[in-house]
Amino acid sequence: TCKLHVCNVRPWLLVRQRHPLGLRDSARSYSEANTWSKNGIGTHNANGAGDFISNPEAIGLNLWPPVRAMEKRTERTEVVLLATGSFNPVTVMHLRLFELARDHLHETGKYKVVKGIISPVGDAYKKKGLLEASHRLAMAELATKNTDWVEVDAWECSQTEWVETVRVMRHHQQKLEAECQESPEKVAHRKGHKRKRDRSCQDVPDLNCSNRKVVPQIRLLCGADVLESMSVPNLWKDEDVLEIISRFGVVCISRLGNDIRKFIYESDILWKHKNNIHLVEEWISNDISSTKIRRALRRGQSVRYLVPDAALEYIEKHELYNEQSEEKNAGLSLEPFKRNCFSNPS
Ligand SMILES: Nc1ncnc2c1ncn2[C@@H]1O[C@H](COP(=O)(O)OP(=O)(O)OP(=O)(O)O)[C@@H](O)[C@H]1O
Ligand SMILES: O=C(O)c1ccc[n+]([C@@H]2O[C@H](COP(=O)([O-])O)[C@@H](O)[C@H]2O)c1
Repeated sequence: TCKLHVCNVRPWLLVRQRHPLGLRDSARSYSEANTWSKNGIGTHNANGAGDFISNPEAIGLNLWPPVRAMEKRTERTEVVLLATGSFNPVTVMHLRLFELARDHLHETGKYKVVKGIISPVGDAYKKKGLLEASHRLAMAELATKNTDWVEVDAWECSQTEWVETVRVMRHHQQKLEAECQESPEKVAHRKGHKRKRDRSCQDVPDLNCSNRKVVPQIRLLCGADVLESMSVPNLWKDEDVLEIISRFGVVCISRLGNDIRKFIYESDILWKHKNNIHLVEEWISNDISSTKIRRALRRGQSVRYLVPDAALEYIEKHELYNEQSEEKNAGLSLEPFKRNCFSNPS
């Protein structure tokens, strides 16, 4: 692999040039002869190992343009997966969601997942048994310390009021846009270019050095239960659901007990935008939920291997999750219900 990488030979080229001595020789024919010349691929190869196509152009193998075309065609849309939720506490299944979604998107050949974000909901969500955000955040951070692409973001849970998911998505999309809009000076510095000046010593935009980086797209990563919850009256606003699905898109992981295909069929909004919903089947079905973890902890049962070790140590150290903590917010309405019923009292 290393050899192929170093000599920049693309596997599809190798397949086209397969010859009796095998792929390694095809690769070597390019690296040693370093030629796609009119003389033919590998004809400079002293041991003759590469003399398998004498004149590629004669058989219509005009090599460089197809290489470029292939590179263009394989340019993939960069995606950032955003998972919102209580994470009360974070479980190994929450981490699995990211792996499953990334595999799925990569298999389409159209997307490249560049980052995953866990965004725990704020305390103002008022869900029964919801522990303080500081604890949920700390556990999620400990749980992600062994991954190099999933991170935890505190913006949502540090807001004093509950924030609708669509606003969390907008926030992260804007943040990505800002990150990609580096100043020309910064871009030039990064590329080692000197600043271009005109005669009056004004900065001139350098088109080769501009800030034209394509901004990655935020997608909502969720389990089937969250997508289904979008049709619960007064829980989500229709316009928010529409924006989440049509503007951003969703990657939805199957969950035992949720028939997501039927649900999409039954919802006019979801059906209309079904092309923006990636359904991912988890074949190694896994029915872990935070509710079950909390129940086991209350009962003094082990949750090892269901919760990442570092998060479990934190739970034990701080003696989290007991009968008392489960009664937090008991009797209170979930903030989205309160907000939507107030603005839409019918
Ligand atoms: N076993 C699972 N399969 C698929 N998705 C899951 C699973 N567990 C959690 N998720 C998803 O992870 C996200 C965050 O979930 P959340 O923090 O609400 O955990 P949860 O296990 O669903 O919690 P609870 O049991 O308290 O409802 C949601 O999108 C949820 O659908
Ligand atoms: O944006 C909304 O209207 C909306 C309505 C209900 C729930 N949500 C979000 O969905 C997530 C549900 O988490 P949970 O733990 O209640 O399954 C959580 O992040 C909420 O903020 C979002």
